[in-house]
Amino acid sequence: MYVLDLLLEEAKGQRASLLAVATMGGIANALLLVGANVLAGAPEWADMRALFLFGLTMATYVLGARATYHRTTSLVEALLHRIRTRIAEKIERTELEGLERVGTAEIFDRVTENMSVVSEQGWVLGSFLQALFVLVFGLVYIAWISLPAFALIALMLVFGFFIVQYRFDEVVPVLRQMGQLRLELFDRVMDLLKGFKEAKFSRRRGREIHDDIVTMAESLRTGAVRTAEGLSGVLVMPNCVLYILLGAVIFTLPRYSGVDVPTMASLVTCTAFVWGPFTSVAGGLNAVFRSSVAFEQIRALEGKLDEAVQRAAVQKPEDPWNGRMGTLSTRDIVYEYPSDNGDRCFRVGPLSLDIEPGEVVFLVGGNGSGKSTLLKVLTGLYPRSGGELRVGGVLVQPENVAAYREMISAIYSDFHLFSKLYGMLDAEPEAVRALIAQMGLKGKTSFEEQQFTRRTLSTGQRRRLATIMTLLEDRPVYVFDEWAADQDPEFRRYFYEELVPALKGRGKTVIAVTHDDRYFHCADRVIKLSYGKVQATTRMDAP
Ligand SMILES: Nc1ncnc2c1ncn2[C@@H]1O[C@H](COP(=O)(O)OP(=O)(O)OP(=O)(O)O)[C@@H](O)[C@H]1O
Repeated sequence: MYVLDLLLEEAKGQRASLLAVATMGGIANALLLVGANVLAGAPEWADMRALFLFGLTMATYVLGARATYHRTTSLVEALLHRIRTRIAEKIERTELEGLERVGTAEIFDRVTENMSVVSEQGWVLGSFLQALFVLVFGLVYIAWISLPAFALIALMLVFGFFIVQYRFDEVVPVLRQMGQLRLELFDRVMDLLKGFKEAKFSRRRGREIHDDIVTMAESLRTGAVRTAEGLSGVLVMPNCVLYILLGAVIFTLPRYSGVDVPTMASLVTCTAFVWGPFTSVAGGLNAVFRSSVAFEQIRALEGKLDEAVQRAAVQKPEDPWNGRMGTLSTRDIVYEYPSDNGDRCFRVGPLSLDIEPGEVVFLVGGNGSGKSTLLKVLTGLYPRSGGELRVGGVLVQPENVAAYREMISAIYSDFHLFSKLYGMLDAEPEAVRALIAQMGLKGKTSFEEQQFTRRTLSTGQRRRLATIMTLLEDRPVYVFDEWAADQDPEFRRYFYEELVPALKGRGKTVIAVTHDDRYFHCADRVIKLSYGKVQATTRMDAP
């Protein structure tokens, strides 16, 4: 049972105390059983002292059982907390290419759905563990009363174990399959939400997305029913075992093993007594199965992230530039998207160019010519598959790529506007407000308590808001991917004729992807890409 192994492995330092409280609960329960049996056979012993001992044992049981539930829940939650933190750290240490390969759906589903499955089952696992110990000590007592009865019960339990194993093999693949289905459902729901407007213009499209969602929801429903069916066998098993045991104890033991009537009565009571924890163990198996699969999938995600982190692993981070930008040179630089099925993917390069500090370079070319891809390679987001990228003669490599990126402020076409000024939480509010006015956003948003009061602006306005962050960062290199594409004529002009020259005037390097041929004269150089290669380079300052 994967989840129990994992729990005990994670419990390490607390394993002994967890087992101690579970044992305490189990022994106290067995002692209650013994006491009840003995006192039922000898009512003259049922005095105040016996009552006191009975109460004391009961209190011990309550304490042991409660401590077991509490510790198990704490352990499960601590384990989940560690996993969440670990996943967040791994994501942070991964590079873009690795993260794109894992995909958003899997990370989102495992961190939310799978974690809540385990969290909800936490206390059931506690009850499962407690019942397991009660069962063990109850059986020890039965063995003490009658070995044949114990053998019979043990036989039934072994039989029950095989049923559970069989159900486990049956149910677990369905649970795994449901985990995969949820990822597909996530993608379809994203289609529904992100493509909401597009779907409004085509009832057929809307219907087809809806049909796909219904099909997946139906598969999830069927899977849930199949799982419940499989587990219902486990849930009714304790009753069947109880009746078989009672039948066997009543009909076979007196006849074949010479057990006397009082012992028979004790055995019947004991059998009924172990039935309670047995039912809890069987009921808890549901939690064990579900949590095991949930953990297995979380571990699979962690495995994928580990691989991605491994590829991005750096032994000793270095910063050879100390924030000072030199000439950016590429020699036969190549990047090819990783392929899932062996098919050749899009490739940029081989490409060689030198960009001087303070130079303004525009990257132009048709759709899909590789401009954005090249930007990601030039900014160290994608690892190059070949060639060299140097800054001031120093090779950019995994050890120093983080320091290299710290010299760049970028606004990609699919930029994200953070809810807070992360990375610049100490920014001067007055400076931010001045930039808000400079970007024509006064009255649209304001800056209070380290965040913009409104971010639900138009795409062009949001891009201007993102620009404020880059200006605050004040780094040597500015990268803009189609910044002006969604700006009005006034801000388009502002970008090319004021912002870019102002940055150049401050010695900043500007690399911008653009389609605005009207403003090509604002660059020092225009590089035209075609099929991932440089087709033409035009120096705008050439006579
Ligand atoms: N994550 C990815 N995996 C595989 N191929 C990709 C990926 N992203 C982009 N591509 C492919 O790389 C090629 C270049 O894309 P890129 O976005 O760099 O072009 P672009 O010149 O910026 O285009 P546009 O002007 O339309 O923005 C395209 O053919 C695209 O299909």
